Order: sequence, then C-alpha cells, then structure tokens
Amino acid sequence: MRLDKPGVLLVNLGTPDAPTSAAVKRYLKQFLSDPRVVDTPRWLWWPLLNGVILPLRSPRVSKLYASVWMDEGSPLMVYSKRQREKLAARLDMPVALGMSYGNPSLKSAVDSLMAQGVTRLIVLPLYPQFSCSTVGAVWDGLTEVFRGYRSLPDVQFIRDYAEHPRYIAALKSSVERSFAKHGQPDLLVMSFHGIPQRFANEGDDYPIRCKDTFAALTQALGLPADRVMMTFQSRFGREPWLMPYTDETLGGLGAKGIKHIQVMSPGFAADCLETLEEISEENCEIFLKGGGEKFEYIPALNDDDEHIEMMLDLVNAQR
Ligand SMILES: C=CC1=C(C)c2cc3[nH]c(cc4nc(cc5[nH]c(cc1n2)c(C)c5CCC(=O)O)C(CCC(=O)O)=C4C)c(C)c3C=C
Ligand SMILES: [Fe+2]
Ligand SMILES: [Fe+2]
Repeated sequence: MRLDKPGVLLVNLGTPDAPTSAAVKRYLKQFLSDPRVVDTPRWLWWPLLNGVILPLRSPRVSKLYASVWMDEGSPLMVYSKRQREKLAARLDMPVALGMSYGNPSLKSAVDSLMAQGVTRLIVLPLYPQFSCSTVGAVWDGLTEVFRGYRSLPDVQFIRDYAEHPRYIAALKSSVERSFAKHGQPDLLVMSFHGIPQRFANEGDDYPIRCKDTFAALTQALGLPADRVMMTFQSRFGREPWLMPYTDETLGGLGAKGIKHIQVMSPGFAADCLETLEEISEENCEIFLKGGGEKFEYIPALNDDDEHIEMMLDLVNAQR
C-alpha cells in the first residue's frame, strides 16, 4: 500500500549568491534565459542577452544588491529562510525551500523532501498574484525536476492567494502599524511588480489578481478611493508593461499637492532588491524630486507571525 506523507515546498524567485558582478551575471543568465520571463525568439534573444544585457547589467545591478545586502545574505534569501524555519516549526511535516533561479534549486528542495519519504507535495509559490512569468515558471521547473524521477509524488499546487482573508488581514495590520508610526499619508500607493501588457493580452490574469488584492485591502482599510492607488514597478525592456508605472506616477504626485505618501508592495512576500532599493531608494528620490515631502516604505510581510499563520492556513486547507 502506498503511504500518504505530505511535505511542503515553498518556492520563491531566487537571488544571486553574492553581490558581485560574477554572481549576479550567473543568476541573471539563468533567470533571463527562461522563456516564461522573456519570450523573445531565442535566435534574437541569445546574442542580445549574452553580448549586451549581461555584460552591462551585471556590474550595475551588483552594486545595487551590495547596497541592500544583509549580514546573513541577500534579503530575499534571508527572509525566505526565516519563513521556512517558522512554518516548519508550526507543522508536523517536512518543509523545504526551493528557488526558481539560483540556490537552493527547486531540484535540491524536491530531492530533500523525497529523501524524507514525502509522497505528496504541497507546493506553495510565494507569489500572492498568479502570473505566467512567476507561478508558470514554478510549474515548469517542477515538471523539469520530475523528468528525472522514476516515481512521482502526488502534487497539490497552490495557484495563488490574492484575496485570502489572512493575507489581506496581514497586509492590513502592516498598513495600520505604519499609519500609527508615521501618521496617515495623503496617499497609500500599492506598487506591484509589472509584466509586459502583452502577457495580459494573451491571457495572464495577473493584473486582475493585483486588482483583487488592491480592492480587498482598500475595503479592509476603509480608505476612500482618492487616498489609495495601484501602480506597477520594475519595467524591463522596451515594450509597454502594465500601467500606470510606479516611477512616473510618484514623480508627478508632488505637483498635484500630494506631499506625504506611503508605499507598499503587496506582491512581494519578502523584501528584496525590488522593494528595498527600487522603491525605498530610487522611487523615494523620484517622489522627493517631484516636490513630495514625506515618504515611507511599508515592509513586505516577510516572517511576520500573521504571514506565517496565512501560510499555515493555505497548507492546512490541502490536508
Ligand atoms: C525580464 C522580465 C521580468 C519579468 C516578466 C518579471 C516578473 C516578475 N518578477 C517578480 C519578482 C521579482 N523580480 C525580481 C528581480 C528582477 N526581475 C527582473 C525581470 C522580470 N521580472 C529582473 C531582471 C530582476 C533582477 C534585478 C534586475 O536586474 O533588475 C525580484 C528580486 C530578486 C532579488 O534578488 O532580490 C523579485 C522578487 C514578479 C512577482 C514578477 C511578475 C509578477
Ligand atoms: Fe522581476
Ligand atoms: Fe528593479
């Protein structure tokens, strides 16, 4: 008889092993070679990626990583490891952490669960809003790992959790903590990572899921429509991405008399380069240069207890 032994696979994007040009190049090469992320025909993309993007971007971005690096490592990794540890402490089953790109790889994580006798994988990609470019890539990565196995586990795949009541409640608490500490701002900006508009046109429901989170959190906070706004950050390449863009929007707020803002990035389960540098540093500067006066960044849920409780709920719903 086949035993039923569940185990949890937490997945996030991945991050460089070190804030050096070589490590960032290695990471970006794997990440940007995934057709889920950049779907330009390979014959066109390969020479561009290897000849232009990696040589130019890696040294520049490695300096940005160095500016947010923590004593224990890259913020995304530090918070992801804490999330794994805290969730494991609350569950009576093995919990492993795997990254789509870089280390620890998805394969190392699935291998470790299988070695512990797991027969049922509960896969939790830590992306609250589905996108083909993130959750789709996790699915692909898993099937690639399974390609090397003679026997396969049962798989329960949590597609996303954009409106999960505990996710919204945890975000609400984080906003209320920030309002209590810094005062209520003129505007609360929810900045989500962007994707090419074309992906959405072709069926990716990511923008709908972002709107779902935005609407649920706005309602939970009881904020009027003119005190809250949704934007998209981290544009890459030349084609149009989801709009409005965070940087352009923030740059224009001061002139409209909006002097105090707080910005949160509810799509990031853990703080990382895109929040700690792009939002807290770059976009803060853009807002202040445009005539804004007071800017605060509301941290990601990271290893907050309420966030771990939400993960626990998502896993327990699969039992
Ligand atoms: C090239 C296209 C990209 C798409 C599409 C994309 C989607 C996407 N990404 C995240 C989450 C994260 N992205 C992070 C970094 C990052 N993203 C891209 C490009 C795309 N992302 C690049 C090139 C980078 C690396 C940094 C840089 O060179 O600018 C991170 C942070 C990683 C870290 O180490 O801290 C996260 C997290 C989501 C959620 C998403 C689609 C919804
Ligand atoms: Fe990204
Ligand atoms: Fe960025």
